[in-house]
Amino acid sequence: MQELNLICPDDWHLHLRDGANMASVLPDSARRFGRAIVMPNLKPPVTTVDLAAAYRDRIVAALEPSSAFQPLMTLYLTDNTTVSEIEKAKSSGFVQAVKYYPAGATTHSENGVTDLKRVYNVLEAMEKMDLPLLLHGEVTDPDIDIFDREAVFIERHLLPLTRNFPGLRMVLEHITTRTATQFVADAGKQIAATITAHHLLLNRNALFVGGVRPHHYCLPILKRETHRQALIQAATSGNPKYFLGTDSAPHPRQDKESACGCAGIYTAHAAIELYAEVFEAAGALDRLEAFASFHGPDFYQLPRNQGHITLEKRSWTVPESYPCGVDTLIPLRTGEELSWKLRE
Ligand SMILES: NC(=O)N[C@@H](CC(=O)O)C(=O)O
Ligand SMILES: [Zn+2]
Ligand SMILES: [Zn+2]
Repeated sequence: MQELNLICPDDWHLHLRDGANMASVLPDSARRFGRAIVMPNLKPPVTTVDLAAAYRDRIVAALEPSSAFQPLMTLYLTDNTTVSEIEKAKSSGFVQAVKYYPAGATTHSENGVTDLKRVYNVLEAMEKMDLPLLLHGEVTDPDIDIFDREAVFIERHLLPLTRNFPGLRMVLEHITTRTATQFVADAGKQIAATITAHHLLLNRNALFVGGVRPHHYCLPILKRETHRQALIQAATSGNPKYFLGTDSAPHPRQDKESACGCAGIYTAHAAIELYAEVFEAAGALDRLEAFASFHGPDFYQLPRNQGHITLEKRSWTVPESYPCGVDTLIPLRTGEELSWKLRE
């Protein structure tokens, strides 16, 4: 049987939610990953170091006692974030980054930044203190076509940001276009990007196979095949600017199967297995470990993990659904076969 032994990977973009839903989904990530950058878009959002500390305590309390999984926390940037909160974050030791959501861009982003100019003093402090900025990189302008929102964000906002804050480390999260891969490749080494498994596996046709497919709806929205090919090329290139971030985003089933369904795809149940499938198909399995386990910690200036995980080439069937608190959620590849399996 074919086996793949990897230094324990990390997930640099993860939604764990809270309460009973968090308790349901957390084991999926904790079994596969050493650490995860935990997104702060709770309701209400995690805007302060005290809120992040309390959220971290709730995550740790929900872990199996034997688990070594470490949640790395983020602060949700708002128009009202203060420089002193940034100082507190930097000295906390457990807040690793600050997350920018354009107001209204995605799930629970209503408290996001209305105009980047309003937070320039905060970005200046982050640049000085070397605290990374994570970006949901889409404009919200309703005049801009949904498929162009990432490219327009890069042009209108990210280019000026890199000019105005040349020392600020930034991660363009969940990139979806050739424009983004090219921007990141051409930028300085302070700019990196995460790539999800679902954007590597699916193009926009997956939204409409035989009818509308709400469980394939996420933001940024799936793009056309040429963009998916560019993402595969970037992820498997060996370039340390690209690393694993699942953006696994659980929503209860009825919130997805709705007249106005939520954005987000659940992949934590098979995250590293899905990436292995992509890398194998690209003939680049030997580059999976660097993408999943080395590039992220190197960018975040954290030590690489010491432990290992093993993946076996062995087919298994993804359950139709998983529990999510009192509800259920539908995972990516529901009821379908996967070819790699984590050895537990
Ligand atoms: N990616 C998504 O489609 N949804 C995320 C938010 C986000 O990362 O934009 C969520 O929190 O559900
Ligand atoms: Zn996002
Ligand atoms: Zn996300």
